[in-house]
Amino acid sequence: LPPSYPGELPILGHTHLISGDTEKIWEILKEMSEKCVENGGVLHAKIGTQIYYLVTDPDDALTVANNCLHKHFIYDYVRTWLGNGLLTSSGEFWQRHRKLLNPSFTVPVIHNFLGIFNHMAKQLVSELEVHADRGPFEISPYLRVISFQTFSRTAFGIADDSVKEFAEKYMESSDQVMNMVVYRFQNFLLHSDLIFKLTGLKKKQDRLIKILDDMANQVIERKKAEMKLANEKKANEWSTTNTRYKPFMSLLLELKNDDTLTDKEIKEEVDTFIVAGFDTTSNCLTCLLVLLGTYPEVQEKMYNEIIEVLGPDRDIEKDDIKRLVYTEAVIKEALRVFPIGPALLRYVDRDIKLKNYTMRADSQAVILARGAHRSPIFGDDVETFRPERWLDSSITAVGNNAFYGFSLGKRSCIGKAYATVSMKTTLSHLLRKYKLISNVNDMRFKVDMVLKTTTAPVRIVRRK
Ligand code: HEM
Repeated sequence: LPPSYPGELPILGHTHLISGDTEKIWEILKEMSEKCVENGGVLHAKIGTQIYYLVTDPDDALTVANNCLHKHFIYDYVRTWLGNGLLTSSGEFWQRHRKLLNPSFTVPVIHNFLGIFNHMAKQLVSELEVHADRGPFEISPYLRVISFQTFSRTAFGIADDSVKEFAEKYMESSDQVMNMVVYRFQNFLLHSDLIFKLTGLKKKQDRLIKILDDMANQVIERKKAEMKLANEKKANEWSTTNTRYKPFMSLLLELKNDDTLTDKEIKEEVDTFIVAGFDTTSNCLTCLLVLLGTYPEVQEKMYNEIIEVLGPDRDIEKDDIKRLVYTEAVIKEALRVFPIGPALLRYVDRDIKLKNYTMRADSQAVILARGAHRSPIFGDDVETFRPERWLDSSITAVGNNAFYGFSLGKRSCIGKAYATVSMKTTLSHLLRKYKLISNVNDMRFKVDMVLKTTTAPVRIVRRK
């Protein structure tokens, strides 16, 4: 075994270290990342009888990402909701679905959403107007709602006023489920299905999941009815921009015509996209904006690039995306500093050799993204937010293999292009309109499966 993480107790192992609320998880993940890097990149911890390999060494992390394709049991806690969607499934089932879904996430497909991305970004800019030239405010709730509404449109093709109400109900219930998942993991006794049931928490979770299921099923029924009426044009055309696009759900329903996915599978995949996509994107943007407000020289450089590529007020088009090179480096650097998926949990189903250790079968592996991102290969300024590092080919040559912002290997993020294009669009509109002022030290976090800000104040000032 690699060295033990400090603080191991007889019988309990390290269980006591993870208990508490979900804000504490971020603190412990930071500490674990630091200790792991200091100790050469691999440590072990024990939660109950289970061994956890904590990995930050870039080579070993890649070995885990490429070889451990089964998820940790925490994902079973949401199986009644997300079923065998991409995030939760494993083995051949996952492999088949990933292959089927990959074509729906390619850059050309995502480009079809640009009309929506531009429209939603402009809506955000106008919603933020009330805070312009005033005091600090929490920007995250605005980003969350916009991100969710964007998802409703791109995933379901719903663009009417019902989205806002739908968004609020769905976000509230999914937030609570995610919080319960982490809370359950933190409280070792609740790992037992029986105790989870006896405490009444299962009932609460089932109630929340039923709300989410009912909503998703209603949407599917509506979509199917639209398609049945051969009203494809109405279903797939978004009236405000006249942009033709197919929402994910239509793409999946079309797959179904070839008898490839059942209704239940479609529901689980669409729920999975929403859960995996909207909070990650909005929290990534929140962190990025606070970082920009803290580092004005980075903000100015990015602003200048956007003006150079797009001019003062033009919408972003597909050829612009790849020209926003510095903006892309900023997104990557923000994710390096604040990895939204801070702990990637995998089940080790067989003995797997790392550089200096062998992970035993039937154990768990955790890639600590924050630690991998502070690996010495990034140089001696790992604590500094410096997007320029991603423009330096000597760093990117090795750095890309240590960058877990979207994970690496076969189970890396399927939505990376979606997230990148949508964030570039939002940023291009926002930065041309407002200057941001903030301090990264004012941010507070929790980890409800993904890293979320609990406090992220910014000030916005209208650009003249
Ligand atoms: C900034 C935004 C995003 C970040 C930082 C992010 C990050 C990640 C990470 C780190 C993973 C690996 C999770 C693990 O191994 O446990 C992942 C997986 C995944 N992401 Fe994303 N993601 C983002 C946006 C999206 C979007 C927009 C979508 C959907 C449209 C999406 C869908 C997924 C799915 C379905 C998986 C599971 C893939 C599989 O196991 O085959 N993500 N994402």
